Amino acid sequence: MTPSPRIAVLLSGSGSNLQALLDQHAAGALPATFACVLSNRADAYGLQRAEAAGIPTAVVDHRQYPDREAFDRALAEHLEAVGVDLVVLAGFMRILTPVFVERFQGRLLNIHPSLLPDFRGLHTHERALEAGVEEHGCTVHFVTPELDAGPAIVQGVVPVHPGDSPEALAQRVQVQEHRVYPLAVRWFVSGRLALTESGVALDGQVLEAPVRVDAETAVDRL
Ligand SMILES: Nc1nc2c(c(=O)[nH]1)N[C@@H](CN(C=O)c1ccc(C(=O)N[C@@H](CCC(=O)O)C(=O)O)cc1)CN2
Ligand SMILES: NCC(=O)N[C@@H]1O[C@H](COP(=O)([O-])[O-])[C@@H](O)[C@H]1O
Repeated sequence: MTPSPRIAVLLSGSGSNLQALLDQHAAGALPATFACVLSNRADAYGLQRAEAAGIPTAVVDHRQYPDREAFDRALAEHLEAVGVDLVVLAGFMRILTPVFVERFQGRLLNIHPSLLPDFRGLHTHERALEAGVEEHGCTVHFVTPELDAGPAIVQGVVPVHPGDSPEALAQRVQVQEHRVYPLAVRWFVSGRLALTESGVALDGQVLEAPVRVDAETAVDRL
């Protein structure tokens, strides 16, 4: 019997995206095993969510290392020791070095709170409002050494409402994050999603553009 794919989640904060993955797994909609949850911050609430779900956790504090390379080596060594098939960045707030990314490229995902390539980096909701865009959202992408520039897999699209605050917009985007991240992870652990030399392939077809979903899309059927 083929062993269940093993997922590691890296996070730095609340872990609501981890919780969305755990909820899908509990509902039997995510055929994988959560091998560990790692954080660079001991106070990350996501660690408590993992512990409540019985998932092994560890803290690798970036401040305890002389440089990024040493920190990333410690992360990689932990992941290699645990043995993982997929690394999921879920609000992991450290830029990873090229050596780390190349070691896991093709099985390293991130969710970014904008419709990439728009608004790479931080403070995306404020910037989207300042730019006056009519739609915004989130993107799940394969991670590459260049920040927030990896091949996009799926995007969750939301309308921007007149008078939106960054907080209101962030909340609307996160509802879609919690739908598209489990979708992308399910595709990967089911063997439907891969990063190829030609780009992102879903069910053997290279995507011309990321799959776009919105609040009305029945993602459980995709
Ligand atoms: N090599 C890559 N590393 C990471 C990527 C990526 O695409 N390539 N995605 C990010 C996630 N991310 C946005 O989605 C992001 C995370 C962190 C930062 C950042 O500026 N971090 C600062 C520290 C900030 C802090 O500690 O609060 C830093 O690392 O110096 C930007 C974007 C994950 N890594
Ligand atoms: N640039 C990375 C970044 O900003 N990622 C964002 O961090 C949040 C983590 O929330 P969570 O801890 O509740 O999952 C998410 O909104 C994710 O898009």
